[in-house]
Amino acid sequence: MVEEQLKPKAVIVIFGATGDLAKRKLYPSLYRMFRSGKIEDFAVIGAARRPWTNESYRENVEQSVKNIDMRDKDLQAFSSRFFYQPVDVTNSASYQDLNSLIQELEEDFHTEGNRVFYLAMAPEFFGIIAKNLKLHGLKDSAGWKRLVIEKPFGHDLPSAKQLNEEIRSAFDEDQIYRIDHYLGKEMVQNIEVIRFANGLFEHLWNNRFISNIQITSSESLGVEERARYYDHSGATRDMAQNHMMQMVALLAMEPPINLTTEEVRSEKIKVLRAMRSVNPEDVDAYFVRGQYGPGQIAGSEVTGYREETEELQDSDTETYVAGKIMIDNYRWAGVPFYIRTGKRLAVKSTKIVVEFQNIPMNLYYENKDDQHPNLLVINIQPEEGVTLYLNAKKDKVGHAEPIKLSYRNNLTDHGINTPEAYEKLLYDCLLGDATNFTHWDEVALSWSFIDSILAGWRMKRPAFPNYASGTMGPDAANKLLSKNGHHWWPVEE
Ligand SMILES: NC(=O)C1=CN([C@@H]2O[C@H](COP(=O)(O)OP(=O)(O)OC[C@H]3O[C@@H](n4cnc5c(N)ncnc54)[C@H](OP(=O)(O)O)[C@@H]3O)[C@@H](O)[C@H]2O)C=CC1
Ligand SMILES: O=C1O[C@H](COP(=O)(O)O)[C@@H](O)[C@H](O)[C@H]1O
Repeated sequence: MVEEQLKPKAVIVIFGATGDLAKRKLYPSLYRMFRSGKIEDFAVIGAARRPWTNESYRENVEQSVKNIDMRDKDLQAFSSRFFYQPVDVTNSASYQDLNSLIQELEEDFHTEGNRVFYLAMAPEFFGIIAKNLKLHGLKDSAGWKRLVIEKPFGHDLPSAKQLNEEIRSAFDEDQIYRIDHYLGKEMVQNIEVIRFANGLFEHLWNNRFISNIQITSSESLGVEERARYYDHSGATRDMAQNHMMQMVALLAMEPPINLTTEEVRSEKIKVLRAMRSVNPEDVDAYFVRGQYGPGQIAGSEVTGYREETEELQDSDTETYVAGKIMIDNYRWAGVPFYIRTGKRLAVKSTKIVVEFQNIPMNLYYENKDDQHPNLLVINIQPEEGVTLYLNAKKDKVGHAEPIKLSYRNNLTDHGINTPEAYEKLLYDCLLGDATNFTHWDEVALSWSFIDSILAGWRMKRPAFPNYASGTMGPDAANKLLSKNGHHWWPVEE
């Protein structure tokens, strides 16, 4: 049973209702919330240009949730709350029609004037929609108003600033929910809990005991249908500026004084401020970029990035990035945070490996180099869980070997359904909890850090492609670690 105060009421307007994100993520998330009783008094308005009707829209919504275990009765009760409104967001007449429909539904569904505007559209429309929502009075009713914004939030710091100013001219910061879907992942949310709910780790969580921290988010897929977007973005903007930076911040932040949005964000912001800015001339000492060539994934031949479509044939866009991030503060001085992410890599896996320093002398390994450091591995996906690597007695006294203590958080083990990232974030937004959304200051600091890397890379044309599909990236990424006496821990297991 969900408690009454945890059942938010709202009209949810989805701009971009006919698009991929709405279909793949938003409708299934809403359905699961509905099924679990988290939302009861709600209506959804789908807005886009296509001349759909309520009926055709509902069919599409039903189709998009068909893989979720369902009862027909529920499905109809769910889809009957969906209404379609043809809208061209660049045409101001659209907003008046939309407002009339919202007001009508507010009466019928008792949503108390609460409204979520979800912008599941290309970023060039974010500013214009926000402006028109204000101009045409869609923010004026009683009840709360929230604006959910998809990524990418800008292309660099200046464009992000401009976008932010446009949005802020219509919405207050506390009404803006900038989505970073990694912040909705169960094990990303668990980083904080593992750190701050266990005396075991927090005392060791600093440069006296940790040697380095590695964050890998590898994908085996290529760019698929998103080549046009991706080629203007690249791995650094697409993954590092947002998801990877957020994970670094969660791993490195100080314990907040409480779990409110303001306190958690404020600690993350301090980490982002302490990240050592990379001088563009020195970029090669800190960051490595790559682009995939042809290769094999799961036994099948796949093409290189430049052969994916005709428009990519001369592309210098990076599909891989690895970097060493130094956090110049009291806790972390001297400890590299290594990040890497890329497409068409050997496996789909997101993992964090915390490598502890070795003890100065180990009696149980004949060869010092065989000594296995203690590792804390946070498995974010596809497995969810935590593994701690310890050394324990081998067959005979005087010998040790690494053993694993594993905790698996996966749904199958518990017979429960871990909500998907989008479901959690959408629910948080409906409840008014912005903790797992990014504040403008975080976005700005991340861009400022990333812009210097990109500026360094612009000075020199890359020799692409430089890694074969199905590998774990260019060799230079291994050298980035080996020059510090480190190596990437495998993410395949
Ligand atoms: N798809 C994904 O997996 C992810 C997407 N995102 C982000 O989500 C956003 C949406 O992406 P995605 O769903 O893939 O994009 P799509 O191209 O699939 O959808 C775009 C939507 O915008 C609508 N649209 C375009 N122009 C107008 C207009 N002038 N007025 C009204 N509606 C318009 C389209 O509908 P119509 O043609 O009917 O007007 C369509 O519904 C982007 O910001 C993207 O970066 C982020 C992470 C992952
Ligand atoms: O934001 C993005 O994330 C996905 C990877 O997300 P995951 O949850 O599957 O790890 C990535 O494929 C996409 O390019 C990027 O825009």
